[in-house]
Amino acid sequence: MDAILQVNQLTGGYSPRRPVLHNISFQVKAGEMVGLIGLNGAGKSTTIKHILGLMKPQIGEIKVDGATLEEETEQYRASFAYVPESPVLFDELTVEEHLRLTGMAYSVNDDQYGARAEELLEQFQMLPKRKAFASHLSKGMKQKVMIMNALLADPPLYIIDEPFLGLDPLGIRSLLDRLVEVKRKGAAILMSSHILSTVEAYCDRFIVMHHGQIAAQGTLDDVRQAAGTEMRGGSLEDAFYKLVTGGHR
Ligand SMILES: Nc1ncnc2c1ncn2[C@@H]1O[C@H](COP(=O)(O)OP(=O)(O)OP(=O)(O)O)[C@@H](O)[C@H]1O
Repeated sequence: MDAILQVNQLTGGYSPRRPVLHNISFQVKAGEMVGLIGLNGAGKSTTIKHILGLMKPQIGEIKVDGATLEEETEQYRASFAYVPESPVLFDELTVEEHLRLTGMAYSVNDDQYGARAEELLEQFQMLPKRKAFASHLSKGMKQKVMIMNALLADPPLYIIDEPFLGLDPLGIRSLLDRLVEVKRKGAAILMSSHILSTVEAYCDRFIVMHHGQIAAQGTLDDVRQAAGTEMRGGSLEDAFYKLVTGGHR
C-alpha cells in the first residue's frame, strides 16, 4: 500500500526554543484509517497543524501524496480535506453554497458535483436545510456541513479532528459509514478522537501520543505489546491507560 501521509522525524511547536513535538514519525497508507489518540495537551492538534501547513517543522519533513508543501504547494493542499473540531463556515452562505464552493476549490466537475451533493445532503439528513444560511444552523448541522465538504472533495487524505462532538447518533453513523466507504475506495484517513471505543472499532492502526512523543503505534496488538504483556486481550482503552499513566491512575 502507498503511504499517502508521511510524517518523518518531525520536531515542531510554537517556539523554536521549546518544541512541543519531538521526533514524530508515522505514515497513513491508502485504504487505511489511523487513530491519533492522546491526553489533553499530548500534541495531537499541533501535529495536525503541521500537516495542514499552518506550522512549519523545526526539523523533519511532511509529505502528502508524495508532495511537500514547500515544493508542490498546490498539489499538497489539494490532496487533503480537513474536518476541524469546531466548524468554520461563512455565516452569509447557505449549505448548498458551501458545497458549491468546495466543489470549485477541489475541481469537482458538474456531473460529479450534482450526484455527490444530493447523496450527501440526503445521507446527513440535511435536505431540508440545503438553502439555510450557516448562521441559522445548529452546532451539529454546522459540523455536518464541514463533513459533507470534505466528502464532496473526495481527496486522497482525510484529516479529521474529534468529529463526533455535536453530532447526533444518526450523524455519527452516517459519518462512520462514509469513512468506511471512502477507505474501501482507497482514501487514507487520520482521525483524532477521545472516543477510544469508536477509534478501536473503526481504525486499522493507532498512534498513541504522550508529552509530544509517540508512546506507541501500530495495530491493537502492537499497542498492547508496548503497554506490557499483561495487556494481551485488553481493549485499546486499557492499553492507553497503561501507556499514559504507567498503570497508576
Ligand atoms: N497556540 C499555542 N501556543 C503555545 N503553546 C500551545 C499552543 N497551542 C497548544 N500549545 C501547547 O502545545 C502542547 C500540545 O497541545 P495540543 O493542542 O497539540 O494538544 P492536543 O493533544 O491536541 O490536546 P486536546 O486533546 O486537549 O485537544 C500543550 O502543552 C499546549 O499547551
